[in-house]
Amino acid sequence: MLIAPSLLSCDFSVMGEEIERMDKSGADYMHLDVMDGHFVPNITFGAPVIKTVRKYTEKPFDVHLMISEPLKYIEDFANAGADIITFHIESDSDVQETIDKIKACGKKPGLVIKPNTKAEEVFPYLKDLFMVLVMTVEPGFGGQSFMADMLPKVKEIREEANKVNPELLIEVDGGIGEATIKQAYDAGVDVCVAGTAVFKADSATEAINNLKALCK
Ligand SMILES: O=C(CO)[C@H](O)[C@H](O)COP(=O)(O)O
Ligand SMILES: [Fe+2]
Repeated sequence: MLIAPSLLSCDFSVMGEEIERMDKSGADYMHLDVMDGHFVPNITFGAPVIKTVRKYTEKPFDVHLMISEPLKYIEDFANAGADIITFHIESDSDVQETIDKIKACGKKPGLVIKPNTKAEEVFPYLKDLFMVLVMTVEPGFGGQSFMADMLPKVKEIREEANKVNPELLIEVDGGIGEATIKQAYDAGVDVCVAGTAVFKADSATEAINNLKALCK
């Protein structure tokens, strides 16, 4: 299981150092939540901030766009140093065009579905994707409770991807911690985002090790 700490729960006054701390703690990806106050009812940060903190690690930047019109901003996030760019299928940009744009920028495309969106909505795009992100909370805020009823979607997507794109990674985001990660692992998840569980722990290294150890 790969662990992607969500910087949403970090101390933003020292965001670069927080990334360094996650790097040293064994994080696999840095998960960066971009919110525009329109697609979701919260505002975080954009491409300029991501560019500023890019130098603090060589680990991949997993950028989760919770914004309207993601297509307009793909180049900005690519230039800022994103490696994986995930955007919501529920947003108002053309899905195929946005995937193609991410690839044209030399980055890895990911498609995200909110809790009310069915797994089959992503099927037409699976062959072109690096990752599907299944939200296990309503997007917008950290610290919410894990929705275990989203896990059947992971199984459905895994089954379909096995036919067309066996390399596809499935990520879940929201409410992952020691009490929930095993269920995600059993459902076939490859990458878990964890904000609160990693940043609020006394030791991020221990938190990440414990989460990984539960996946067997
Ligand atoms: O995308 C997100 C919220 O929309 C965050 O990545 C997610 O909520 C992580 O936080 P936590 O692990 O505390 O639930
Ligand atoms: Fe996220």
